[in-house]
Amino acid sequence: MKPIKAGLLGLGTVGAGTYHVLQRNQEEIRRRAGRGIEVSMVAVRNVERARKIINSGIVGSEVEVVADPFAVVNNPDIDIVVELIGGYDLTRELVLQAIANGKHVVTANKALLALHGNEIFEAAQAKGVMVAFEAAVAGGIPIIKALREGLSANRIESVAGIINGTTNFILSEMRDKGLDFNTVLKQAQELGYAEADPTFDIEGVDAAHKLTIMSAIAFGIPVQFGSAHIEGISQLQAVDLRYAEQLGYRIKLLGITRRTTVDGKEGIELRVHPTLVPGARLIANVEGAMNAVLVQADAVGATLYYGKGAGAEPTASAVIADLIDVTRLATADPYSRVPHLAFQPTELADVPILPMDEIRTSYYLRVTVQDQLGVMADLTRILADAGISIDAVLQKEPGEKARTDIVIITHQTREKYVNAAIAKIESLATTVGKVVRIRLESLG
Ligand SMILES: NC(=O)c1ccc[n+]([C@@H]2O[C@H](COP(=O)([O-])OP(=O)(O)OC[C@H]3O[C@@H](n4cnc5c(N)ncnc54)[C@H](O)[C@@H]3O)[C@@H](O)[C@H]2O)c1
Ligand SMILES: N[C@@H](CCO)C(=O)O
Ligand code: NA
Repeated sequence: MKPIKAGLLGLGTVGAGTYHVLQRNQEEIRRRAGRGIEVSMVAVRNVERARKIINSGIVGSEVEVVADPFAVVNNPDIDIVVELIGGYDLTRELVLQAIANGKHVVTANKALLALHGNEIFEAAQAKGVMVAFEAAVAGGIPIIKALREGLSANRIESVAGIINGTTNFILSEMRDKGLDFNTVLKQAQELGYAEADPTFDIEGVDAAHKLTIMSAIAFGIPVQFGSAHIEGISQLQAVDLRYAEQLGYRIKLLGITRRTTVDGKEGIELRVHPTLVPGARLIANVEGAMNAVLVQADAVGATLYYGKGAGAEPTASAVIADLIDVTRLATADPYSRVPHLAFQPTELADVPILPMDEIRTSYYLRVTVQDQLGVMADLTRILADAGISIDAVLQKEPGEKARTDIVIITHQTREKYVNAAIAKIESLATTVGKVVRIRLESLG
């Protein structure tokens, strides 16, 4: 059988990784896919640089390199378009055009799918082509495959994970080596982990893109990025990382999506924020650019997926697995293929994403106070009045200007009660500045 022809849009970190792994493992890949997978065309910004990358490969030079990505998308000889450019305006046009031309698409672009996934999957379904996106979530970890196929017998209850390598790398290096935020961010950029705009990583947006996609697949709902609650790590202070450790926790940037019932109505949590996790949990010990996703499902129980969430070859691993899937399934009837969002497109549910006020979780609260008699009593009274019970307290010795930190870990409560209690605590004459609030998940 003749090789299937792929056109790459982009030959950066992921594109070059994909090109090299496809070449290195071409014989294994052919044996798995049933036919060869050949890159015959590449579109890039810098054509000369791309030619060098291609000529350094073991086969090389027959690949056509162009600057116009539409030349790939509109080329009738290309069977599969592999979108590895990033961003969601140009790529939306390119992917929709590829679909309209009857081409299958493989993409690593979580931003594109979190924002325009519903439109893209609908167009692909109507045209009978596949859009595969394993590389878009947790890089090399086959989490899309696991959620969509491996766990398809289950009612999935929750998905929680470390799904941004850059921020996990920053938190780990700051804690272990005492390096400052900007030094570690620069390293993450040099290692190819960070997004083109690293504020997407730092502010939790990239994690929210990935979580939105997993939420849709786990619960059979449309992608709803606009309803996600998003907080990143830019406001985190080193002192809270230390206090958390003293209390037996680690702080991780987690993405959490979960089925919940509030006042008898079903809803779905969709949130990304720094989170205290008990130090003994496996996920608390996921370090560097590694990712981990914990899935709770009714039949199988808890399963944990761990691996490299970013970088050239780990991401290429997922891109190529999709290329192989598409090669195998291209001849199958579209209704017998795995649905894009795991559930048949006519079967998506309209369960609402819950507002953050309704979320139930535990909290770490740090209050800086003037060290006066009765301060602790005031705090505990405010929390008790709000119906919030206390799990642990850490009180430091008074430091500068007789100020001290009181750290309180609460039992589970609703976010709106905590918001009200924080407002009261901040209005006390003895409270200095703002209360630091970090959510806590026992993930048990
Ligand atoms: N880097 C990772 O570890 C990683 C992991 C998972 C997913 N992703 C996703 O993969 C995609 C690519 O990321 P990357 O890190 O490889 O980016 P990159 O910046 O290294 O590469 C982007 C490539 O796109 C090309 N490009 C940009 N604009 C173009 C245009 N207008 N026309 C033609 N070519 C153009 C560039 O020339 C370059 O070759 C993004 O969607 C990213 O979110 C990256
Ligand atoms: N910027 C992303 C790349 C992988 O999606 C990260 O750091 O996880
Ligand atoms: Na993946």
